[in-house]
Amino acid sequence: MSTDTKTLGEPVIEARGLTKRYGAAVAVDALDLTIHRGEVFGLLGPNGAGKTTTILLLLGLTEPSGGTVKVLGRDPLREPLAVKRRVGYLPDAVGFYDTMTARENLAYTARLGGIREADAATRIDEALERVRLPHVRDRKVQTFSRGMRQRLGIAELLVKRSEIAILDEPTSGLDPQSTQELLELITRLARDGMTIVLSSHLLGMVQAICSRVALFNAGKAALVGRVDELAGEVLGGSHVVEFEAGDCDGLAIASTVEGVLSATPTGPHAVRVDADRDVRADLARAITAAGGSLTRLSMDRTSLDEVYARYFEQVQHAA
Ligand SMILES: Nc1ncnc2c1ncn2[C@@H]1O[C@H](COP(=O)(O)OP(=O)(O)OP(=O)(O)O)[C@@H](O)[C@H]1O
Repeated sequence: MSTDTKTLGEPVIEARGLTKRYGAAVAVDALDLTIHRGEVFGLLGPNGAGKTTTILLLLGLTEPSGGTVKVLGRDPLREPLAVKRRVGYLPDAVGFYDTMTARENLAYTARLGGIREADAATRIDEALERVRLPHVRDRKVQTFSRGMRQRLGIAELLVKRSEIAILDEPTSGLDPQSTQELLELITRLARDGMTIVLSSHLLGMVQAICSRVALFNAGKAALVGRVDELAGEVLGGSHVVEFEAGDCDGLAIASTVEGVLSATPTGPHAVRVDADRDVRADLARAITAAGGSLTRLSMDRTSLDEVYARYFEQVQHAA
């Protein structure tokens, strides 16, 4: 895949030939994956593709059957404490002590993490402020909604100052507003330098916040890269441009522009163009040079939904 790795931060997660077998079944199959500091990285794929098992391997919660994994340069199975101290995990249902308050739960996390009490108090207040739960800091967690629990889970990562956050289906069961709030929070964490790895089936959400994704199929990361790169690989062209132009043969002009893979009429003066780059400026120039009058020019972002659906169609046809 052609992501320019020079623009990415240092590698913080490196899996090489990582394999997990359950009896004869292979859950993760010789996985090679590198995730860099500051990325929001999405793990996608159908049920049973190996995402959760990969997460468990990254966290040292299950033993690999083969291969290696390094998280922040360490082996999570051999050095679990060193890794846990710097890596936070948010499962789809975060476990808290229900009869303890939000603040008590976070204080407990802080104690486990060896954070001094005076520092902990400040960090807890800041974290609760950040996830917008300061008003319920002294309420028992059993009274919290699912969205509030997820936000408290994020507060826990902030208290621990996790360098990497691994989130398994973080928005499952959340209403649209809570989902939006959580996504904004995750985006802000990434902006502040936290590396985020998340698994999700919500492709629109993944596309909105992830810098790169891995599309899992049968235990392998079948495709890895930015969504536009995956689109290039799976759909042929990664950019879809639509334009309307009068006083010229838009279809013929579009076909002369470098990077245009196909041009299809979609109306009397409207043309849809599939291209392997953003051809809008060149298209506009070519139309104007031919004496045409451009009345509309827009680019659709390729949807991850489309890439995902087409990829698995191709896999099925090949089988
Ligand atoms: N503890 C286990 N014992 C036996 N098989 C397991 C175990 N855990 C996972 N598997 C199998 O490993 C494969 C990968 O499962 P995994 O949970 O990693 O997939 P996933 O991509 O996370 O799926 P989902 O989207 O449903 O969460 C599946 O075939 C699953 O049945």
